[in-house]
Amino acid sequence: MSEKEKIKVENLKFWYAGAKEPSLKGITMPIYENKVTALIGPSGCGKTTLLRCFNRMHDLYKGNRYEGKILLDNENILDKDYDLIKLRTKVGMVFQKPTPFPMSIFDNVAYGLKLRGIKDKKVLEEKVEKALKEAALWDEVKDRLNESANGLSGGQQQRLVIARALAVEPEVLLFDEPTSALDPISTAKIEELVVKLKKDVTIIIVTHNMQQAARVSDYTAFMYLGELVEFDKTDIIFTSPSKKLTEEYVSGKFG
Ligand SMILES: Nc1ncnc2c1ncn2[C@@H]1O[C@H](COP(=O)(O)OP(=O)(O)OP(=O)(O)O)[C@@H](O)[C@H]1O
Repeated sequence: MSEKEKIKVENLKFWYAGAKEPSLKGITMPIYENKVTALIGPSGCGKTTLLRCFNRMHDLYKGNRYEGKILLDNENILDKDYDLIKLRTKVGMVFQKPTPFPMSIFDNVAYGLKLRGIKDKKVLEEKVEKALKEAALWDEVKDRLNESANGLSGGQQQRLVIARALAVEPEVLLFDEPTSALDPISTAKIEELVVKLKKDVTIIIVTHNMQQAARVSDYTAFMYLGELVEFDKTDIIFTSPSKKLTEEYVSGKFG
């Protein structure tokens, strides 16, 4: 495979605070640059746990513990010295339920920019417009930027959250089941967006929906009980996987 590895996961283990058994039991896999990688597997297999390692979200809770390495641009983000502000700038995240802040559409997108010290009104306006365009929301909101984000539909709110993440120009975007709370039309728009965004960012997406994984991803990692069973190009995982367990899962024999 000739793609560039944006991230290398090396023998990653992860324990939730107080747990004897690790929830991730030694994961090794690449994440290729400007590709979409889907994490699939039955409930409880560790998809979300793995996704949250990529921005060290687990650090928010005391006692959680990692072992192994996650190399992002060849630097181990699990190193105690790795700058978390730098990490959160490079790696953005979009959650299952849209999480707009209780403020205007404009301010939602400008939020991270202001936090990073950008004050110039014109610069903010330009960057907000660019992010909303990238998130395919601009045309729907350009005349109501000062209205509350709570007035948007669920699908629009999810695209707003994506615009907010894009505004600070991340290199990696993590999506945790981004369409599970959305109707089919909004889902299709988000899927289209994910595919389009990979030209600028590297994307990792957790999904329960296997058709979605097949539609949007270039690579798929199938996980089971905290282990990575198989990682390959998505069409191989779905048509001719090398492990029987993968074949059984993607053909719906268990789940
Ligand atoms: N906050 C937590 N504290 C302790 N254990 C947890 C916590 N969150 C998840 N786990 C455990 O870690 C394992 C992996 O869970 P995780 O949520 O990552 O799975 P998942 O594949 O994302 O599942 P789902 O598809 O249901 O969201 C499970 O055994 C789960 O019980």
